[in-house]
Amino acid sequence: MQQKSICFIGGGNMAQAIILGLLKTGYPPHLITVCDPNADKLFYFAKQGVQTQPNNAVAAQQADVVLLAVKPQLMAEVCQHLTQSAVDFSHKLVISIAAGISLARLSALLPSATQVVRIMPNTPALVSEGMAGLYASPSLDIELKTFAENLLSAVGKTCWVEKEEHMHTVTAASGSSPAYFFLLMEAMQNAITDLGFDQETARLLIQQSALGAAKMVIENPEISLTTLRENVTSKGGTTAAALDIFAQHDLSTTVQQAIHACIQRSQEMETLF
Ligand SMILES: NC(=O)C1=CN([C@@H]2O[C@H](COP(=O)(O)OP(=O)(O)OC[C@H]3O[C@@H](n4cnc5c(N)ncnc54)[C@H](O)[C@@H]3O)[C@@H](O)[C@H]2O)C=CC1
Ligand SMILES: O=C(O)[C@@H]1CCC=N1
Repeated sequence: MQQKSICFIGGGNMAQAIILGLLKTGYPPHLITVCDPNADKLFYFAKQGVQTQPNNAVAAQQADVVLLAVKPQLMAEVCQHLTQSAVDFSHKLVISIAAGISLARLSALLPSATQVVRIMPNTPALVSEGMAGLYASPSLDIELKTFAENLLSAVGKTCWVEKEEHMHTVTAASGSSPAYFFLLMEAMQNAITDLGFDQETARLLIQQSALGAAKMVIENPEISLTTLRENVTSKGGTTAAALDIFAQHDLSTTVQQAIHACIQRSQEMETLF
């Protein structure tokens, strides 16, 4: 993979997952700079061998790639400071991982930026099992498009979306969804420990079953999710008893409503920040 100097503006949960995932692939730490007002975070990253810089503009000016990893609520303030500091983005790749911040908004906030990619990653990038949706305007330089794709492919799977509006759905399907799975596993762990199992054993039973189920899905693309579920559900057996409860509480509709709420919040954020 081509190696460029990358400046992460924001060293929080998502940036950390990407950076540590990249380091595991052998990406040179000296090519990564993290900017964050939190000194403890900079100290942590320095211990990982990457460069740190409290001043966003200084780091951004020196980097080939600027990856914006601050909360959407702060994006305008952060970008305005970069612009006011006369950072010239005209020969840089700008990547934003922020939910709900459109390309048009980014271009307005960074007028000198012409090569901008939106990426919706997720935190499993930390264990090289991330899923990232990417969107860029058709005018994006192919070399930079390839770099952005390779960067996230180093820490998981990637897919490009044709329309920017699809990034809302990507956010619901993969950006936020690790939390859906954690919630289900959390509820299962609580139920199992309530039955007298210790946390560690309950977690082992649940995490391995979740991993196994995911690998069954990945390694059997020709088998539908419905069939995979039915193959566990012996007629009149234990699984059917559990699935009946899920059906009584209309889990499918609840999941659909949760995904729609995620999309609506992403759309709302696009009007707010
Ligand atoms: N957490 C996740 O699973 C995902 C997050 N994202 C997006 O990533 C972005 C960051 O989210 P998280 O990492 O979860 O948030 P976070 O709160 O963990 O990290 C944000 C970081 O930005 C830093 N920061 C605040 N002001 C700053 C400034 N002026 N300059 C530089 N850094 C500054 C904070 O100190 C913090 O470390 C958001 O836009 C979010 O939408 C996207 C996909 C998944
Ligand atoms: O919850 C959020 O807004 C961010 C974006 C996707 C996952 N976390």
